[in-house]
Amino acid sequence: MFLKLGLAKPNTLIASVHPADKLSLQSFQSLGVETVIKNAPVVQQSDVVFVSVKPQVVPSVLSEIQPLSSGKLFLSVAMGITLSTIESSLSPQARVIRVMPNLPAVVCSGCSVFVRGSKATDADADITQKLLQSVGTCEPVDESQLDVVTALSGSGPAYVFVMIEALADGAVHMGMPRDLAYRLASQTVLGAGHMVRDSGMHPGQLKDGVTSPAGSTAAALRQLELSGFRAAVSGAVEQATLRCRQISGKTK
Ligand SMILES: NC(=O)C1=CN([C@@H]2O[C@H](COP(=O)(O)OP(=O)(O)OC[C@H]3O[C@@H](n4cnc5c(N)ncnc54)[C@H](O)[C@@H]3O)[C@@H](O)[C@H]2O)C=CC1
Ligand SMILES: O=C(O)[C@@H]1CCC=N1
Repeated sequence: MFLKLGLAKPNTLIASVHPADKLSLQSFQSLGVETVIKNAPVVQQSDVVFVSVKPQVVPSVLSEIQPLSSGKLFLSVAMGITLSTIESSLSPQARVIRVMPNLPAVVCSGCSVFVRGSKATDADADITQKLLQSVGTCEPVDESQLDVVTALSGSGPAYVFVMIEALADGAVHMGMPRDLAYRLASQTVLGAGHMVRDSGMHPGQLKDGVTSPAGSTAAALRQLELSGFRAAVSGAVEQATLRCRQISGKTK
C-alpha cells in the first residue's frame, strides 16, 4: 500500500522473506522490491525496519540483527512482544515503536495504534503516524492497552468475517443466492460500523431504531440472546487478550 500511495518507491525498500514463503517472495518481486533471505542486509540498508515476523520468531530475529541495530528505527507489529523485550534485545542506540495494525489496512480502512519506546523521538512517532494514517486511522495508546487492542481491532476482522459468513449462511439457508448474500451482509456490516463511528449515538440506541415492536428484528435479537451471542463475542476478545498475555509471559 505504501508504494501504491506514493509514500515509498520500490528502490527504497528491501524485504527479508523466509525461503519457504514463495507467496511473499512473488508479491514483493511483482512490486519491484528487492528481496533477500537474510535479515542483516535489510537492517544495514534501512533507516526504518518493520519487524513483522510471528512472535515466536521475534527473539531469534532480534538477536540476529542486534549488532546492526544502532541508530535505526524499528516498528514492531508482533503481538505480545513488549517494548522492554524488544529494547533489551537490540542496541541501546536502537529506537523502537510498537504498532498494532489490522488487515483492512490493505484496503486503506485499517485501524492502528502505536506506543513509543524509551528512545523513540517525536520525529519517529510522526513518521509512524504518517505511514499508518495513510492506510486508515492511527492513534497513540499506552502499552498497557496493547494486548486488548490486539484482541479487539488486531484480530477483530476475523470475528467480523465469521459474522458475515454466518449472516450469509442464514440467508442462503432461507433461499437467497450466495453472491447476493455476501454483498448484502458485507455492506450491512460496513454501514452499521459507519453509523456507530460517525453518529455519536450509543450502539444500543441505534439497535433500538431498527427494532420495531413485535417485528422481525426483535425476533432475531431474542434468538441471538438465547444463543449467547454477546457472551460469545466478548469472550472472544477476552480469550485473545489472554493469549497475548501468555505470549508476553505476563499473568496480568
Ligand atoms: N495477520 C494480521 O492480521 C496481523 C498480524 N500482526 C502481527 O504480524 C506478524 C506476522 O503475522 P502474519 O503476517 O499473520 O504472519 P505471516 O506468516 O503471514 O508472515 C510472517 C512473515 O515472516 C517471514 N519470516 C519467517 N521467518 C523469518 C525469519 N527468520 N526472518 C525474516 N522473516 C521471516 C515470512 O516470510 C513471512 O513473510 C505477527 O507478529 C502478528 O502478531 C499484527 C496485526 C495484524
Ligand atoms: O492472530 C494473531 O496472532 C495476529 C495478531 C493480530 C491479528 N493476528
